[in-house]
Amino acid sequence: MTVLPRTDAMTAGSQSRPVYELSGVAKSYARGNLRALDRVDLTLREGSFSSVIGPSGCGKSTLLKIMAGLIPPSEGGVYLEGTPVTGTREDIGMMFQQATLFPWRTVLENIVLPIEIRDGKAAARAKHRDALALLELVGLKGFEGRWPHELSGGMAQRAAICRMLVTEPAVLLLDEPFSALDELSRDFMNMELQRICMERNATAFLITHSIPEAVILSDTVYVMSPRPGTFVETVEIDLPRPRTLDMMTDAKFGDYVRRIRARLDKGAFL
Ligand SMILES: Nc1ncnc2c1ncn2[C@@H]1O[C@H](COP(=O)(O)OP(=O)(O)OP(=O)(O)O)[C@@H](O)[C@H]1O
Repeated sequence: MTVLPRTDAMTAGSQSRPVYELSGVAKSYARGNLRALDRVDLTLREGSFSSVIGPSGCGKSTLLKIMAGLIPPSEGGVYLEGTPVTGTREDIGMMFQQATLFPWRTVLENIVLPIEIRDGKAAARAKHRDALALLELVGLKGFEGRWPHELSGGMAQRAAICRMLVTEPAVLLLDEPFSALDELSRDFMNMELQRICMERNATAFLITHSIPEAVILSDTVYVMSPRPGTFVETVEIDLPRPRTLDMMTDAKFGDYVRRIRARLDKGAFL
């Protein structure tokens, strides 16, 4: 991943190249005879941060699983760096609500695990220096020899960020990564996530149930309606970067939150 500082002019990623593309993606589950997703078109540009927000059961996780190559779409195409996504790939990084670190491995050993699985123990050892740099990036310098049970929830999620980044993925798929944290830790980790994404010019896609979280982090927010899930509104967030928590009291921030809330009230929620 190229390290480029992102500037205000690049906030929406509008000038950068497309990294990830979905065209006409739909998903039907035979079980329950359910059309979970319908006609989803999406382009993620390099260095952009996008979020999808919608009510429970509208198809967000289904969309993310398709994007990660974990399940196939019933219709449509999914492309990363111009090549079809037909299964899991090492250039796709994922993070979930739980850090799921292995308790019998140290923090460092957890971080290099994807490399060990892919290329073996020697390759994983050769990555230790990179892993230590990642620990420094997320503010966990000195914690490499600790065990997962010695970490707080936020620290465990920081370690999970390192594990996601160690394979240098082209795109980061984030499924409510901080929703299990208390509100203060969650706000703090969101600002940390922004810093890390900006430092690495990461292309990120976040699932969230929180409108303020979507607005403060994103260049683009997609509002999803249920049954079948599809994007009913796309909101470009024109706030300067780096964003700060103080911005949440700005009138413009409030306008974005109200606009998304109104769209959800109008029919994205059942
Ligand atoms: N494997 C499956 N087989 C059948 N139906 C499924 C399957 N997975 C999901 N569904 C259905 O697809 C719809 C969308 O589910 P999905 O988990 O994608 O929603 P979501 O927006 O992520 O929900 P939440 O916000 O509650 O996590 C739901 O009606 C769900 O019951």
